[in-house]
Amino acid sequence: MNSEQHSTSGDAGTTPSSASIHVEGLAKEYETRNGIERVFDDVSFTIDEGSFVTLIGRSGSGKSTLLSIVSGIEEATEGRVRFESSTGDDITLGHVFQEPRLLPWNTCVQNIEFVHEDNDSFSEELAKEYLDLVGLDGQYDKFPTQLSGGQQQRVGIARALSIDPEILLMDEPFSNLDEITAAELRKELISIWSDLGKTVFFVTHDITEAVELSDRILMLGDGEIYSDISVDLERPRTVDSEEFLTFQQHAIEEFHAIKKTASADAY
Ligand SMILES: Nc1ncnc2c1ncn2[C@@H]1O[C@H](COP(=O)(O)OP(=O)(O)OP(=O)(O)O)[C@@H](O)[C@H]1O
Repeated sequence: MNSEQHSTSGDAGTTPSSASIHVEGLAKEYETRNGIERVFDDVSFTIDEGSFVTLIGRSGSGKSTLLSIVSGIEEATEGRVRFESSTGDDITLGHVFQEPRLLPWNTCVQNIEFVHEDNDSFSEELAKEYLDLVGLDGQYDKFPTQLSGGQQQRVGIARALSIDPEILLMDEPFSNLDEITAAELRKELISIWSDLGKTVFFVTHDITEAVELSDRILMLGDGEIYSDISVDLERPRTVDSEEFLTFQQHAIEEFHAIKKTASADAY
């Protein structure tokens, strides 16, 4: 795995490459002043190549911790994460965070070029193509302070895609945006995902967002994945259609089902 591998494609996003994720028996403990805190005990799931899977759970259930372990930023206490790709090459992971984490002294283009500093074949033109892909054509030379929150997050997505990752890891990327901007970005993300065929593993606490975006929703709580539901709704999805609202109600009931378990006192 190499999260800083560079794109060798000639055009933005034209390489159809993705990978599957295999999470096997993960447990995570932190040492705190009050002793050992066990965030989760036994988390296992597989995410198919090219699919869009969302992880939801209450605040503190361990969503970001799990994503950090998948990305290799944090180590698991037990268990392991494997990736498999039909291309058989090293796997590249792209990250999109809650905050876009742009360098304020760099323009949009320079923020993308920055992650390709050691790659002579990555050009300014290619950086612009990735900005075009996320709807930022003509904004190339603006600095982050000259962009709206939604535009900054678009640069973050363009930067993640520019390394041509097989897997895109997204940690609540739209939670700081106003709802209209977030809705626009969700639609664009689905369009990009359909075009590029990347595997997306997306963290949110928003059930509507999860139903709109995902093929599958994993629910994390009480130290494990307590529900794994397939979202059998046709795309494109309309969030106020009857079938969407019916499915969303089903997902909400499933989400709250954890309350009925004996050991759910902590939530
Ligand atoms: N570095 C750390 N040291 C100690 N405890 C930690 C650390 N990182 C996370 N935790 C604890 O692990 C638990 C899960 O945190 P995490 O941020 O993964 O939850 P989350 O589901 O993403 O929450 P939120 O939705 O609020 O972002 C929390 O109780 C948190 O305090």
